[in-house]
Amino acid sequence: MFGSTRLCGQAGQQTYRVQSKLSVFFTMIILFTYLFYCLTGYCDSLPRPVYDQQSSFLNKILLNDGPEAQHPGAHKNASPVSFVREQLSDLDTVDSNVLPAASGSSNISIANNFGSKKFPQAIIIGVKKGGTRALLEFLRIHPDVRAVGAEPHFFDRFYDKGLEWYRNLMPRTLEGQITMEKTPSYFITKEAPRRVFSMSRQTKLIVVVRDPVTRAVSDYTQTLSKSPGLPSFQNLAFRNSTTGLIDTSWSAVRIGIYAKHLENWLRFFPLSRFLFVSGERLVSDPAGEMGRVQDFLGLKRVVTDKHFYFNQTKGFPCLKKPEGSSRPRCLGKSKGRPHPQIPSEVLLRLRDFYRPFNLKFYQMTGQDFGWD
Ligand SMILES: Nc1ncnc2c1ncn2[C@@H]1O[C@H](COP(=O)(O)OS(=O)(=O)O)[C@@H](OP(=O)(O)O)[C@H]1O
Repeated sequence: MFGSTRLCGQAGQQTYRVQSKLSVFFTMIILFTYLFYCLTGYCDSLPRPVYDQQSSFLNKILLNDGPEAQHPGAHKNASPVSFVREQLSDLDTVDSNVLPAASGSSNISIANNFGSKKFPQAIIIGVKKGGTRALLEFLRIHPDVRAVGAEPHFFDRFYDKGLEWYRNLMPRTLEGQITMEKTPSYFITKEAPRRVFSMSRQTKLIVVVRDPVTRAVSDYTQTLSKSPGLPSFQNLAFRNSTTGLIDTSWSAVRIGIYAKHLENWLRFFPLSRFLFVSGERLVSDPAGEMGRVQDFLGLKRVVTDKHFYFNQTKGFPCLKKPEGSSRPRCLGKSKGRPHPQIPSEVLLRLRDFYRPFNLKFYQMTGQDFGWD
């Protein structure tokens, strides 16, 4: 009996050894299979770090031709829901009160896997409140333009994420298509010219400029809409209201000194690499201005006057309804807000302040924008 108990014990130990060998064997098989899957790229479907998920979330919107975030960098701090709201707040159908979000553009509006992600060959670098959103949305009608909907803010805020991060934000393009993005703050960012240059010295740079006085009021109007308790425009514009000394440290004023910012860019790029679009003409003659832009980008003139109509309610040109859609498209409520009344002497003083800078800018660009 004692002998049979010993035999049973030995058999049990052997079974245990076989079991543990088998479990090691299966673990190895699982590990190798996992390694094999990773090497063949299937690991991409595994959960990613949070930031990556946000950027692919961002990409999904962008590939769906969603409009920009009003607060650049909002994707970093805001909740996904508020982020989407921000993204959608820019482009709406004035006539139907419905946000078409992705449906708007005649670009391929579904995320697809055709083509490849490239660095932008052309960037709308400025200026804030110049009409940059309108320009980008008008360009996106063109079948050879694929653009990021939101403002990536790579060359000013997220440069440390690296170029691959930036490229990943881009929509896929096919041969012959141009990749674009717009981030108006690049124009006033000191480091941006060098950074864009080191990505590609061939990058085409588009600057939408607008009368700096109206631009400053537009900028102020936007801030006021978010902070109703803001001091008056004149309180912020003057360092000393008695002497009329302008406060150039106020960004709404500083951004409008175009000559100064352009100087910084011209250290890296020749003038031929720039196109200066008139924000005023983008409203009064969108087709004419779009003709210049398409020529500059080496595109066929596809976007023409038949794409636009003037929306009386909005007071701006809007896009006629694309084929297959029942709605015409205007930019959203955040564009074309009524500006507050600013005392005329304040505006005159500001106009005097900008005059020499404007003249310098006309000289540098060889274009008279007629702001005086
Ligand atoms: N077609 C069309 N529809 C609506 N708005 C138009 C259009 N074309 C130009 N604009 C002008 O664009 C101004 C906003 O400029 P941005 O898009 O560059 O603003 S932002 O910097 O991206 O916030 C915006 O400024 P505000 O009128 O002060 O809101 C408009 O004047």
